[in-house]
Amino acid sequence: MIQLLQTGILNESLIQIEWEDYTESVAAIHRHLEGANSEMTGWLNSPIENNIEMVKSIQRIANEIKIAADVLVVIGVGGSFLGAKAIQDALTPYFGDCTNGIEVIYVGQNMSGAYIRQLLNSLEHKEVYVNVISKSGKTMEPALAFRVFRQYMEKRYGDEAYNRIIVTTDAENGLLNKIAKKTGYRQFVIPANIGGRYSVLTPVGLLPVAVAGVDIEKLLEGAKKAATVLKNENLEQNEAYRYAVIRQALYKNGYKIELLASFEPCLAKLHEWWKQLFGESEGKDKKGLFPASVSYSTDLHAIGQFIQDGSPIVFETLLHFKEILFDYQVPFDDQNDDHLNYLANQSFNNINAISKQGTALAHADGGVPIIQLELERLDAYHLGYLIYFFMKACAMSAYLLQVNPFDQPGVEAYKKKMLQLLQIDNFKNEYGVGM
Ligand SMILES: O=P(O)(O)OC[C@H]1O[C@](O)(CO)[C@@H](O)[C@@H]1O
Repeated sequence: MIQLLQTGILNESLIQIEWEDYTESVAAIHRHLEGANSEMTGWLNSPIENNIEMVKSIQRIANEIKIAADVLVVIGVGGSFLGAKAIQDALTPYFGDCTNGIEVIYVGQNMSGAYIRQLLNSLEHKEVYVNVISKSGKTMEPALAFRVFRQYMEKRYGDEAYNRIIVTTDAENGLLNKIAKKTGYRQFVIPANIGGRYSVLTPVGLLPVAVAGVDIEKLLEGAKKAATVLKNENLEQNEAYRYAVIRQALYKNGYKIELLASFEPCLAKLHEWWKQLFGESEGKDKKGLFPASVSYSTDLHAIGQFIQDGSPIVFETLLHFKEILFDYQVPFDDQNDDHLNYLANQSFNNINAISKQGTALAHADGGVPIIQLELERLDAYHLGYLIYFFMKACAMSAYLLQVNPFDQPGVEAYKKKMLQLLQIDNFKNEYGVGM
């Protein structure tokens, strides 16, 4: 389970959080979120609902892919990409093959011709399956990538291609749904009441990570635990709501940037998922914290100077997992000409944890408000818990800011301009502005 170290921020003297001022609004928002009329909140209870059939069919297809293919190419962007990649990176080895899974590669998150070209080249001697993921079915980046990969699969596998392409999309709407129905591709459903950035614990995230070798039952078990524990309107007892309130209090006190910082490089993509979650949910009506991230200790030697000593607009959320599966000990060296024998036989993970404490103390001294989130272990269970924790905190935080956590009107502006430049007005009129 997550532990929000300290009740508020590490350096409490920096701001006074008036918890009682938030008690009622938090409870009211909680009741709205959990109420029957709340929209786009299918993710709230889905971990509790135990959708055993869905999990089994994901595992069945994942096993088929692991046997028949060397690589799964996943096509998707934003919420249809970041969560899966975040979980995969966090829970599979840095180097070498994962014993329980196969290679999972992502495409359709950019429009780089070089990326597509090189990816196709790399597939030459590998057996391939494709999982195309798009809720709307009309986002330009994945739609273009799917056009390429559909043709590639048909050319390479002929009639068998239709069996090697799995579609994850809305059950009723969208072009991708239409194509899947027409062609007979096997299909997983993204529930209509779950938006992209809240969809990682649906087939959107679960199929790719199951193929990569992640234990999705454990992931969902962690999320279920969070869904149960965090179903509490009492601000004193709900860590997700406490985190949301601290963020809002800091925002009101002029801290406009939240830096999520962690100490394992494999968590870098989790930062990206978190940025979309909070950025798309809160950045509206000229309001909202700007979500940014750093990977320590790497970034302490780069942007660390600014954090310690630059404009006082940043607060830091330190994310720490106490136990990491693998570790290594600093070797003793007879020569000791590098003068490091004082660290001999110490574990790297322990030194890393001490660097986290040092960072917290130094940045706190520098006047940077510090929130600390701590979890027992970096594994599927705790990651599932953390993901749910962030989604629940995000919904609460956005409502405290009085914006809708579940829409993203601003994203459409870029799409409209691009369409004008690409001069595809006819298409736009026919299918809407999503493309
Ligand atoms: O799954 P889709 O519909 O392709 O959307 C992908 C992403 O694109 C966005 O709509 C932003 O363009 C995100 O909100 C969403 O997660």
